[in-house]
Amino acid sequence: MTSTPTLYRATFMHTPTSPFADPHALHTSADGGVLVEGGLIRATGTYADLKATHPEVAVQDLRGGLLLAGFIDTHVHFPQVRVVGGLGMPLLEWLERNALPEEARLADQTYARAVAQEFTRALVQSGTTTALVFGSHFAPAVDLLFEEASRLGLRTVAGLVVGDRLLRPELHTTPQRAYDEGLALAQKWHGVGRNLYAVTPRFSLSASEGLLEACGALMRQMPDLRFTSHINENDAEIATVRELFPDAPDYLGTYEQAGLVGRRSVLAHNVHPTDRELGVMAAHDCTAAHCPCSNSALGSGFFPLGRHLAAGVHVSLGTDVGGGTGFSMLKEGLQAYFMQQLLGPEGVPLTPAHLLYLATLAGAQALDLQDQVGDFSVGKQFDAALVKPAAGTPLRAVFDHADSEDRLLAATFASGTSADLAAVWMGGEVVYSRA
Ligand SMILES: O=c1[nH]c(=O)c2nc[nH]c2[nH]1
Ligand SMILES: [Zn+2]
Repeated sequence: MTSTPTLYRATFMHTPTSPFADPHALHTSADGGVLVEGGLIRATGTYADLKATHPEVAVQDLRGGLLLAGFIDTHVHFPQVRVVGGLGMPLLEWLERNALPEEARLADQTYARAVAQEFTRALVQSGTTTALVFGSHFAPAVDLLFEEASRLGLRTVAGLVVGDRLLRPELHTTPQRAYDEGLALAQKWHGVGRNLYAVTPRFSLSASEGLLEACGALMRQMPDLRFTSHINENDAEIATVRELFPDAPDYLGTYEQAGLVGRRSVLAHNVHPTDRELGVMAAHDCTAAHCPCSNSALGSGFFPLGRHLAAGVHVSLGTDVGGGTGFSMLKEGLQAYFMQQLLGPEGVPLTPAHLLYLATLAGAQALDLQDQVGDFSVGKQFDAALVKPAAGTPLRAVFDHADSEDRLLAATFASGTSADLAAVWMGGEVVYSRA
């Protein structure tokens, strides 16, 4: 890591607070400066002020672009890079025909390494600097994922995916094996470099009570671990879970009774929650990871964002590759906006500030990493993405003629793609630079 201080001169925007609670959450600096040293943000302000107080410091001129905090994807599947685009099927059919056959291929470590490289590169090239990743059902493949992520410096929260029924037999494990392999991986990777470990039962449909208890035992053994799974995504899935767990009050209850719902739990989807579930999620301060592209592609339904917010449930954003349609958190934000618009009076009107927050700080909060990443506050890591559309592109035309900085952010979410990113930094180091 370079410890020489650098002053980045840029138009920058970030959300140090939530726009759902604070109308002034979006901070914008038109000709701003971000002073970075040792990978950390030391000061922010206007470029002129920072240059005056630090005249000796090297300047990197990023003008002509829009510097954003690195994106935080809180739900994405490592083994599913190659099966994006399995359209036209609801969840359970999509799993059987599209996702699980591919997940079985990761038993082969040469195959798994190639997929891990494709996956980590795709995240970085999309401006994602932190990700909560559904790993593989195979421990060696999870090892490879952490290796490849470490090579790039990606902040990765991931774990062994476990299930012991209703998948393909080669993907099934046992409670004891899930515990042993999970513990070994967590001991090897949790807190090492930028990696953290997440206990990851696939979903209650594919997990016996014993398996969920083994997950709970692992969380008690290492209380600092994160927890993630799926919940309330699809009507047929929910009905099956109710049949499999007749004594649980609802879907969330299956995780709750194993001690898996807490501050560091992230549950993906939650498209069809009950009021009881929302109340419990709020009480435990856990997170619903909203995956609007996946919900649209699989026809899972409209995420009730208004009900989550009214109940006090924290919400973040996930691409859910490969149920989702790609790695872009810009596209994910736009789809979240579309779906709330289409809900009419029940929808929550989302502004570009909300989208930026959902794509950045909300994810940091979900992972309990808000002291380290998520915005450009002093003391945080310099994880950042520079949106700088190339000459001749339509977004470049908007950037060149925008009458306000807000317009840049709105246009970035409305039509920006990963190709519009010129550079990505993690911990102050450039990890991606457009050719
Ligand atoms: O969107 C989803 N993708 C998956 O891979 C999966 N597994 C269980 N439930 C799931 N939902
Ligand atoms: Zn998923």
